[in-house]
Order: sequence, then structure tokens, then C-alpha cells
Amino acid sequence: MTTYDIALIGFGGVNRTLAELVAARGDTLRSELGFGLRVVAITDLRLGSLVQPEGIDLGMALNMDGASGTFAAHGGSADTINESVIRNCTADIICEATFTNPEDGEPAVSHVRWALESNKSVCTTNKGPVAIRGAELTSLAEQNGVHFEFEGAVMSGTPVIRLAKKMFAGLKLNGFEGILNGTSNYVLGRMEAGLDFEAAISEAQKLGYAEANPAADIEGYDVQLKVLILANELLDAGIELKDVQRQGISTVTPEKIQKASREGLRWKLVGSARRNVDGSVTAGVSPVALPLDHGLAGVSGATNAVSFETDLLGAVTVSGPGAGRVETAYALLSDIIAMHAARTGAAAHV
Ligand SMILES: NC(=O)C1=CN([C@@H]2O[C@H](COP(=O)(O)OP(=O)(O)OC[C@H]3O[C@@H](n4cnc5c(N)ncnc54)[C@H](O)[C@@H]3O)[C@@H](O)[C@H]2O)C=CC1
Ligand SMILES: N[C@@H](CC=O)C(=O)O
Repeated sequence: MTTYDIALIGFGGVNRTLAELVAARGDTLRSELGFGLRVVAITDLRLGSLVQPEGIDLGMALNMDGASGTFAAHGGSADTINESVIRNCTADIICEATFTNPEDGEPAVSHVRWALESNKSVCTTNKGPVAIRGAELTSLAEQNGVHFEFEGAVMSGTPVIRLAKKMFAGLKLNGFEGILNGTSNYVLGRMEAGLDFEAAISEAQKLGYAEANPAADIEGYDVQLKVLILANELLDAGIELKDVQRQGISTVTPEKIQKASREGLRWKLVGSARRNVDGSVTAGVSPVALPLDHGLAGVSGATNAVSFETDLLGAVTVSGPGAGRVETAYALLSDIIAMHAARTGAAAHV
């Protein structure tokens, strides 16, 4: 049976949860999916780097939290030597889950590039490389005969990108609108319930929804990246970050939320893209007070939803978790399942 060796770049909420899944469910994965997974390298800013081609003891790695020392105490290094680990380790697949940088995607763009250049496949939940360098990295993967998968970059583990690419064949997509950030949606809901903004953000952080800098969620940068990804991947828009207008929810005060509630409206952070008559695409993200009977008004908590406008079916809506450690770790697993299916011709249901 095939075993894929994987390297975890960034060992925070998402990649730790992937390691937990591998440790707890390795046998089930093997029997149900037809392949095994073995973690052979981990790097993290707080822990340093560890490379063990025979497989890392995941119990040991999961017990380390940065306060309890670094990988130097386990035969590794206290330094985060990403380039050397990514290029030289024996992994077949690099799982990139470091911080998303909404400006230029670095250093994650480099992490992905180093992996693809050294003929390793990549799965990532990091929106930066996909949004800002997606076309270039996809083409590099193709040139090198490896895979670049990023289902978790939009709506965490909820299948959207692969689903739309495969299941909407024969349909023309004219645009989409959706709730694409779990944190801001969670915060708006908690504020409607009477919580203050800071307390609501703190809850979203504890639940593993928020970015390392939650301003990325609140000020719309995260949705800007996701709109860019969906527009380029699904509408073939050929647009850049500067083409996606951005406004976050920091202007949506508790007073505005209560007033909207009295008027039968609910504030939501809506990301959208629409194809114009001349073929160009207009895209943006902004807070909107939606009537309660609008399809997106009832989407609550960290749930996300995106409604695609198609020529033959009209609106087709996909809804599911948009954030969360387990949900996003599953996205990485679904990427690996898709790679395995592409390699072996096995049916992939994800
Ligand atoms: N948590 C979620 O619900 C979702 C997260 N994502 C994305 O997945 C990625 C990971 O998310 P989380 O695990 O929740 O974040 P996190 O903040 O819990 O973990 C990120 C980890 O990466 C490490 N790191 C940062 N820069 C690094 C570098 N240059 N080299 C090595 N390690 C580095 C940090 O020390 C940290 O442990 C982020 O890009 C995030 O935007 C995407 C979808 C959902
Ligand atoms: N911080 C993001 C995580 C997923 O991309 C969110 O809240 O949606």
C-alpha cells in the first residue's frame, strides 16, 4: 500500500490537527482511502525544525507548545530552516499552513515555490500564495509533474473550488456572492446577541477561527483574498488584489446592528464578483444590511455560504464550515485524497 510522506510547514492550529488526525486515524485512513500518511518533517517559528525520514513521533511533537523548548531537544534544530527542510527532506507532499500574508503572500509563496521546484506536491490552506501567485504556482506544478492543491483556502473544508470546477461543467458562471469569513460572521452574530466587539473577537480566536492578526478578518483582507481566488479560479477573471474593492466590518457598530435588527435587517460581510457585459469582472467585499429573507441572512456563526449565478441553473448555493482547526485540517486531507486519486485513477469523492 502507498504511504505518502508529508512535511508540515507551520505547526499551529491547522497542521497540528492534521497531525492529530494522522496519529488517531491512521489505520482507518489506510483502510478507507487506500494510502497511509507519515510525517517526516515539521517546521514552526516557535519550535524550529525537525526532519526524521523514518517518521516523527507525533505524540512527542504534539506535546510541544513552544513554551516547553524546541526541536533541538529532539535531534532537530531550534531554527526554522524552511528552505533547506522543504527542498531536502524526503516528503512527497508539503502541507503549508503558516500565517497568511495578505500583502504579498510571503514567505508562503517561497515555501510553495521551493517545494514545487524540488518536485514535491503541495497542499495549503494559506490564502496568500493562491490568491497572489496562484497562476504561476499552478503552472510550476504542472511543469514539474506535481500537484498544487488549496481547497482549504476558501471555506475551510467545505468543498467549493474542486466542486465548482468539476460539478459545474457545462454551466457558465456569471458571478458569485457569499459570506466567506467565519470570524467576522461569528463576531457580527455575537454582537447582535449583545456581546461587545472585543469579547466576540476573543471568542473567535479561542475557537481557532481568527487569523494570527484578526484585523485581516475584520477589515476584509481575508475575504478580499478569497474573492480573488474564486474569481480567478472559477470565473477566469485574470484580476489582481488591487482589483478587489475592500471594506471590513469595523464601521458596523453595535448601534447599527441593533437598528438593523429593529428594521428586519442583518449586517453581513459579503464578498462578490460579477462578470460585466464586456467580459471584465467587478469584485469586492463590503458589509451589507441584508433583509432577513435574503439567502445569506440566516448563515450564522462560522458557517460560510457562497451562491454562484449560473446560466442554466440560476443560483446554486454551497454552504458549510468556513473556519475551524478540524474543518481546515480536513481540507488538507481532502487535497491529499485528490492527489492520490489523480495519481492512481481512484475515484475521489472530495
Ligand atoms: N484556522 C482556520 O480556520 C483557517 C485557517 N486558514 C489558513 O491556514 C493557515 C494556518 O492557520 P492556523 O493553523 O489556524 O494558524 P496558526 O496561527 O494557529 O498557525 C500558524 C503557525 O505557523 C507558524 N509559522 C508562521 N510563519 C512561519 C514560518 N515562516 N515558518 C514556519 N512556521 C511559521 C506559526 O508559528 C504558527 O504556529 C493560515 O494561513 C490561515 O489563514 C485557512 C482556512 C481556515
Ligand atoms: N480567519 C478565517 C479562517 C479561514 O480562512 C475565517 O475566519 O474565515
